[in-house]
Amino acid sequence: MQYISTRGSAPVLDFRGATLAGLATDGGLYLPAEWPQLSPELLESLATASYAETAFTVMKPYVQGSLTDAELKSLIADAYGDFGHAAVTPLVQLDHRQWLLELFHGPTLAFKDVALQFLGGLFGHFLGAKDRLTIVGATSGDTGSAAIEAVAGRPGITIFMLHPAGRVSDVQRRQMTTVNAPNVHNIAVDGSFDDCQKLVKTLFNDAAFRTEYQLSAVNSINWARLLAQIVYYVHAGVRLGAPGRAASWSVPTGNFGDVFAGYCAHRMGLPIHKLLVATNVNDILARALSAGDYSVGKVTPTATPSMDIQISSNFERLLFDLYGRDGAALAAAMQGFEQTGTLKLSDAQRAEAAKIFLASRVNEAGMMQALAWANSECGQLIDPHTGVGLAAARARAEDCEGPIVTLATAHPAKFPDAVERATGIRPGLPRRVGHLFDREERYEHLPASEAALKAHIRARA
Ligand SMILES: Cc1ncc(COP(=O)(O)O)c(C=O)c1O
Ligand SMILES: N[C@@H](CCOP(=O)(O)O)C(=O)O
Repeated sequence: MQYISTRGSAPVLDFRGATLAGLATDGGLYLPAEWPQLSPELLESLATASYAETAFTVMKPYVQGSLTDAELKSLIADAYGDFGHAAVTPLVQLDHRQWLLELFHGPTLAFKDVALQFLGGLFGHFLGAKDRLTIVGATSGDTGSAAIEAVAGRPGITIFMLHPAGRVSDVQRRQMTTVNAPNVHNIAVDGSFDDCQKLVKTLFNDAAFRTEYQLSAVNSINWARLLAQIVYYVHAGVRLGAPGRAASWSVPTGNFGDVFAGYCAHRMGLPIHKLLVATNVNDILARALSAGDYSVGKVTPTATPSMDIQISSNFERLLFDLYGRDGAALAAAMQGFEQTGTLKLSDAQRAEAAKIFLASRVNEAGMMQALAWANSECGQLIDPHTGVGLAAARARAEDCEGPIVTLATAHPAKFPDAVERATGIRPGLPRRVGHLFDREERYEHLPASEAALKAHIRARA
């Protein structure tokens, strides 16, 4: 399989190259040159498959030329062998139409583990004994801990993880900052998640710095992250009746990675009726898909901090298709967006996206009502991000066909204050997370400055 950049001028790479590169050298994101197809017969054959078997079937065509079957199977077994639920990503039925897909049974209690447990293994596999990699990542709370968990102590890798100071939950911050491994460096940045993400991209776009430090990415700009996330759509979709029946999916969205993985599953032939893009009040994606207005506003802090994002990096991957896979045209559009903070979708592009995407903006009251409903009517405690997805799923049920699956992206105990406000119940952390609040924290504070970040990395990498 070959991987091409959304901006058309970076070298075409194989899976290994795309994984280690993270961001393309022209500033674009890597995508497979074509979509491998899941035929109805192949989907039927997955009806009784384990999660690992589905993962192998979905991933195999994407890694060809870079991993043998035995290597892929072993990486999958290592990634998912230690999840807290035997089904890895279990489905839970809420009522006659609404379902939850629980993605938070990994080590850091968020859906990010599904991809990052796999990506950590890939880095270990692809790095030679003498290679070294400097991972620079940005997190609004969950990617950071999942990435740190996946690479802490791995030889040849140093990780620098940037989070917006004071804008992640205490549990999220402690899951990152109490990891005591010499290759882990946490940085609290004065600014928003968007500032952190922009800093990361700036470093990648400095060719000399990128080469000198062998930069790589754990954010969902890295294609391998999305590849691992396609698997749970296919695995759950088959359990809900594919290929004979299409489901709809409500996805709480920030960086557009999780829902883009659903789009990939759709492009591969999984029957999907609608992908519902559920945002909080930071609603650039809802505005873009509903009104064609992709324009950056000010970030408002909410009780769903992981989705307090304005510039959604993976939206560029969808734009690539909406621009007819014309990398030069998209590069020009993205340059304009970077300068003005605004990009308008044409009516034709909006209509094309609307064939599969719906969008819904959920405010704090709507999210809290969804948490209360899930608890009182279904006996389920859900986290606020999942609450945004569920609120959207219930509000737009009439626009969706088939079962509606909300992706449950985090364990409620990561956000105990909001859950308690909505339900009166304070969820406790599962025992396997350990005594987070007894451990010492280690992190440094930096301004949102490229020079300060580079100096910080130079002194430690
Ligand atoms: C708990 C949770 N839900 C939803 C999201 C949004 O996912 P994405 O950025 O892939 O759209 C995030 C962050 O990515 C998250 O941490
Ligand atoms: N919500 C995310 C933001 C980063 O998203 P990613 O999917 O690009 O890693 C987080 O929890 O950090």
